[in-house]
This record gives sequence, C-alpha cells and structure tokens, in this order.
Amino acid sequence: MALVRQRRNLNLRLPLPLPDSADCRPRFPLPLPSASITDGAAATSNEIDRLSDLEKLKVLGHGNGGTVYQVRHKITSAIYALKIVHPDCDTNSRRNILREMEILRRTDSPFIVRCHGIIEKPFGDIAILMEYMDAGTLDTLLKSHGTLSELSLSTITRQVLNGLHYLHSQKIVHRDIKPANLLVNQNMEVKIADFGVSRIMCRSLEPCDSYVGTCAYMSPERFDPDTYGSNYNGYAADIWSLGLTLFELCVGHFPFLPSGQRSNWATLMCAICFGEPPSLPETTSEEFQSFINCCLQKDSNKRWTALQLLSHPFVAKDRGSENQSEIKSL
Ligand SMILES: Nc1ncnc2c1ncn2[C@@H]1O[C@H](COP(=O)(O)OP(=O)(O)OP(=O)(O)O)[C@@H](O)[C@H]1O
Repeated sequence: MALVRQRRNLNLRLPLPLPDSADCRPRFPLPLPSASITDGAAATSNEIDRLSDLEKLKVLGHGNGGTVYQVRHKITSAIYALKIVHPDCDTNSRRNILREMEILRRTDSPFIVRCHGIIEKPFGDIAILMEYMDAGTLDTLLKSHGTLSELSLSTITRQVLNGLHYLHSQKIVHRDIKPANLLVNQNMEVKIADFGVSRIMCRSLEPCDSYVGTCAYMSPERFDPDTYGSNYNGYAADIWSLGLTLFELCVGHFPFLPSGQRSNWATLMCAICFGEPPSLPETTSEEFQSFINCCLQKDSNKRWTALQLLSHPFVAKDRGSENQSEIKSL
C-alpha cells in the first residue's frame, strides 16, 4: 500500500511554550552540528535551547503534522526557521519528525539545510530550529518567476548534487527530492531540506521500502524493482527524482503530464514504468539533454551516481560569475 504523502491543513494551535520551562531543554546538547562551518547561515550562539528566546514573526508554511515559522532570536536578532510539530499529530507524522531530527543531527554540509537546535518537551511539542532560507523553495520560485534558464539550473544542479553526494556518502537516502524540498536563499544557495521520509542505510545493499515520498517523483524501480535494477536501494532513486525536478524547473510542468493536466496515482505509475523517459525540448543544449538522460535511465544500474554527475559537462564548468547577474534578477 503506497504511503503517498498528502498535505493537510491541520489546525495547529501552538503557542510557544512559556519562558524558562525546564521542560524546554533540548535532549541533544547544542551545537548541532559543529558551528565551525561557515556557510553563510545566521551566526548562532552555542546554545539556543529555549523557545522563549525566540519570537515568532510569521508562518512560512505548513507540512505534515507541523508548522514552520520565521523566528527572531531575541538576544542576537538572528533570523531562523522554526518547525514545530504538535504532540497530537498522527503516528506517521511523529515518526517522520523523529527521522528528520535524527538526520539533521548527523548532517553537516553547506548543501543541506543547517539545524541550529532541536528542542523537545517530554510528551509535548518538538521544535527544530533551522537556518532561514529567505527565498523559499524552488517550487515557489518556479511559480513566482516562471521557468529557470539553463545557466541557473546548472548552478542549482551542482549544489543539489553536492548535497546528494554528501548524503549518499553518509549512507542517507533522501527519498523525496522535488522542487518543494529544495530551499533557496537570495544568494541563490540551494539546500536540501525535509528529511521526513529519508532513511539511513545500515548496509550498502540493503533494500529500501519503496512506497514513501511523493509518488510523482518516484523512479521505476520503486514500483517494479525486478524489471528496473533488481534491488531498490534508494540512492539511484534520488537521482531519478533530481532529473524530474530539473526537467520541471526547465519546462514549467511535471514531465510525465502535459502542462496543467492532473493525473491519478495509477496513470502516473504506468507512465513512469511503461512509458519512455521524458526528453527535454530540442531548444535545450545537448549538454543539458545528456545530463537529464543520465539521470532518467529507467534501469537504475545505468543511472549515473551523484559523484559521476558532478563531472558531467553540464555542471562541471563553474559558471558562477556568468550567472550572477541572472541570479540577481530572480
Ligand atoms: N529552513 C527554512 N527556511 C525557510 N522556509 C522554510 C524552511 N523550512 C521550511 N520552510 C517553509 O515551510 C514550508 C513547510 O515546510 P515543511 O518541511 O514543514 O513541510 P513540507 O516540506 O512543505 O511538507 P511535508 O513535510 O509535509 O512534506 C516549506 O514548504 C517552506 O516553504
């Protein structure tokens, strides 16, 4: 039975806990992780361990089981994103947040959204304090600014690949790569977020339960492992999802569906498993078409890894300076 994620607007009545409650102490002493990385994230004290030190400014969005707020640290005035999950959320949402906490505690990369603290009240709310990404997600960018140029996509791709290569080297599979889970800031830094359905692999050939994540971005081997690569281990599936994500950011609609058309789960699954992988319009460069082709190999064994893709001509050339003026206009 597929565990396809559904968005729900939960009625979350979540006032921040009262000041100085001993219950608000984090179970994991901060910093989380080491503060030695200089990635442009807001400077943080070593211990932001009280929700009462944070002032809510606005709601940034709602996810499964929780709400993300923009908050200001009252002492340093630094701005963060705070994800609060209500204790009454369903078991699935609670499992997802615990998984997300576990992964955020382990990760330390400029290409992964940084966690500045995890604050838990026993039997109460769980809050994750993250760096604030001030330009939203690639999904919101697509909706507000339209499709992205190849130059921007190349810069975005390099960053996401670096993030995926880092995660995969740590034996973490994301399992839900899509535009809405790639956060972006005004410097056009792109970071992977939302580890709610991610998985830490213990053994390299361990199979992964395939029916989690967002159905539309799932790879053929997640539906049919025997036909499309014998063993679903998740790493290659992240690359497939990246390919579809870039495709969507380039053409403006989900690749397996013509613009504006909606589909059900079964139709999508048939298109992914039995149809040809989508091809980019001929107006795009050969390099980009080749890159997408390397990501969207239906046989997962033929799909390139994140490390291999980092040397693909579409991303290998750093066009950062060329890209600056374009980025500023976004
Ligand atoms: N670090 C952040 N900086 C800025 N905005 C953020 C940050 N984290 C999340 N958001 C915003 O909050 C929204 C909700 O995020 P959240 O991770 O709770 O859920 P989601 O990814 O949208 O859904 P779900 O977790 O159910 O898949 C995001 O879509 C994004 O717009």
